[in-house]
Order: sequence, then structure tokens, then C-alpha cells
Amino acid sequence: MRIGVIGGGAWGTALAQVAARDDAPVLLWAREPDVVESINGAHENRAFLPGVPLSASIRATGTLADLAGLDALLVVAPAQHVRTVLSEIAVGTTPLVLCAKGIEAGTRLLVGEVARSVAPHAPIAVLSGPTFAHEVAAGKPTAVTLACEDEALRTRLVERLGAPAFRPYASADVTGAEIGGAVKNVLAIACGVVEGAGLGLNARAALIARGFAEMTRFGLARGAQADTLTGLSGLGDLVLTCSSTNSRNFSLGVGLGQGRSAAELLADRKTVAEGAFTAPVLREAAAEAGVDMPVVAAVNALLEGAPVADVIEALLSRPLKAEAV
Ligand SMILES: NC(=O)c1ccc[n+]([C@@H]2O[C@H](COP(=O)([O-])OP(=O)(O)OC[C@H]3O[C@@H](n4cnc5c(N)ncnc54)[C@H](O)[C@@H]3O)[C@@H](O)[C@H]2O)c1
Ligand SMILES: O=P(O)(O)OC[C@H](O)CO
Repeated sequence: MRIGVIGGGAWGTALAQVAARDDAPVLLWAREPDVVESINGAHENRAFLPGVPLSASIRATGTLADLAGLDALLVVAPAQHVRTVLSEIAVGTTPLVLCAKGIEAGTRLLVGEVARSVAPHAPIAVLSGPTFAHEVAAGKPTAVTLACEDEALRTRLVERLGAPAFRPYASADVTGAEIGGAVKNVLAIACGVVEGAGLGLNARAALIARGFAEMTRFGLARGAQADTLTGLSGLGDLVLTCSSTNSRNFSLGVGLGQGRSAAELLADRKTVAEGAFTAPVLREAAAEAGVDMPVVAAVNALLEGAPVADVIEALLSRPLKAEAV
């Protein structure tokens, strides 16, 4: 299976490295000419994954059309740009493996739904889970959910991408795999705020648990299976992203919790904190589905400039209620 990767950020590069196991050729499209040059010339992505020696079998291109005709494409552009990049390539019936985590602004579509609308004849799969790119690229043990409704394709992808230190767990629940990754980014911002505001570890654990209840309510309303939400792409990724400043979303939250503004924190940013883009559209999608998501609402308030103390007080003064989802 000849693999192409759309997106030369940290995650696209790390996944190219996974796919290049045993010197298998991998073609990666990057938007930035310096990334193409750095990968082809120095076997390193100095801009987005510095310090990681890449396989010589990874070749980069700045021309999306070069990826046409490969056997599967890993789509690793940020969620808000997936529609544009897929519109610029003749996908046809080539399987698409969606690896971005988010919901498209305006349409409220999950990335897989965006892909279906742009490339209606392409089989869809989703790869998602607790995966810091630099750890995957360094060969540290990692497990992900690989979701695809087509059992034969799912098996081929698991076999092609799987390795002792990169373990894809198969699932047929594409929607569930996507919702975990999209929602956890917003909840990670909230956990970062707890850290930045010095609210303590009890508060962070409570936020992870109550945030997971929000993810579950929203996921079930959108057709996800409960098992997927408690798996790697849901709870697994929530725990990872809510625990470490290696997460861009958690770090953004730390800054907000320290009283800095979202505008200041997001200005001139080269890397993506998807939660900042997903938060407003998730709030809309939750309202549309009739799902209560108070932590998501709080993150939106902070991104819109509400004072940290006010937002925390509003959350803490909600009426006490039963714990059940
Ligand atoms: N980095 C990780 O550890 C990690 C892990 C799992 C999933 N992801 C997800 O992968 C996706 C990509 O993130 P990343 O970490 O690889 O990116 P990154 O933050 O390392 O780099 C930013 C990327 O955005 C691209 N970009 C910026 N503007 C663009 C535009 N107008 N059109 C197309 N592309 C544009 C850049 O070319 C670059 O590839 C995100 O959805 C992210 O949530 C990241
Ligand atoms: O750095 P973050 O917050 O985008 O998280 C990266 C991955 O999604 C973790 O699984």
C-alpha cells in the first residue's frame, strides 16, 4: 500500500515516519517550501519536528497533485483547512485516513464528514488517539484507534501502519473516533486554565471527569458508540492532553488561566491549537443537539475575553445535581 501524507506539520511528519517503516516509500505534501527542502535535503522537518532524523524513504513535495494515484492518503492538515486541501487533489476512490482533530467552522461537520462532502467516492477511515507527535517519531510505544466501516480496508490499514511500538486498535465507529479527538482539545484548554490559575490537582481531576461526561453526552447525541468514547480516541486522548504542557491546547489554557488574552496567545502562532477553533463551533453543535456542555461554554467565555475569576465562579455556582451522564 503506497502511502501519501497531506500535511507537513509535526503529526503529518511523525505519521510519515511510521508509514516509512522498512524503507517503504512515502510521499508527503507540505505547504511550506522550506519544509519540503528540509525533508528532502536534510531528512529532518526543522520547522515542525526539529531534531528527529527522518527515514530517507520519505520524499516531500509542494505539489498536491503529485499524491494522486497512491493507494491511501493520510489527511493531516489542520481541521479548518481539510476542505481546501482535499479540493485541490483528484481523490477519486483513494481511501482517506483522517488524522486531524476538530469540527469545521460554519458547517459544524466533523473532518470525516467534510471529506465525504468533498470526495464522495473515497472510503473514509479515522486515525485518532493519545499521540504526541515527537513521542511517535521517537518510536515510543503508542496506541491509537483506527476506525473504518469497511472491514477489509480497516484490516489492510491496521496491517500497513501497525508496528510493535505503534498499535492501531480497530473500530467501525468513525464518528465516535472523531468526536473524542475534537472535544478533548477544548477540554484540554480548560484543564490548562486550572493549572494556570493554580486551582489544584483535585480540580483538574474533576474537570477531566465532568468534561468526559460532556464528551459522552455530545458523542451519544451525534451517534458515537459509548465504547469508542471510553477508548483510546476518547478518554485516552483526554487524559493525555489534559496532563501535560507538551499539549498546545493545555498550554494555551495555562496562559488563559494566568490572565493572558487569547488574542495575545494565538498571535503569530506557527503551530496549531485546534481547541481554540473547535470551541465556538462545538458550542453551536451542542446547542443544536440540545446537549449541555458547561465546561465548553466556560472555555468559549475565556477565549472571548471573560475574566478567569468570573468564569470559575460561574462554573462553581452551578446547581448541584446527580452525577450520571
Ligand atoms: N502534533 C501532534 O502531536 C498531533 C497529534 C495528533 C493529532 N494532531 C492533529 O493533526 C493536525 C495537524 O497538526 P500538526 O500538529 O501536524 O500541525 P503543526 O502545528 O505541527 O503545524 C501546523 C500545520 O498547519 C499547516 N497549515 C497552516 N495553514 C494552513 C493552510 N492555510 N492550509 C493548509 N495547511 C495549513 C502547516 O502547513 C502545518 O503543517 C491537527 O488537527 C492536530 O490536532 C496533532
Ligand atoms: O498538542 P495538542 O494539544 O494538539 O495535542 C496533540 C495530540 O492531539 C495529542 O493526542
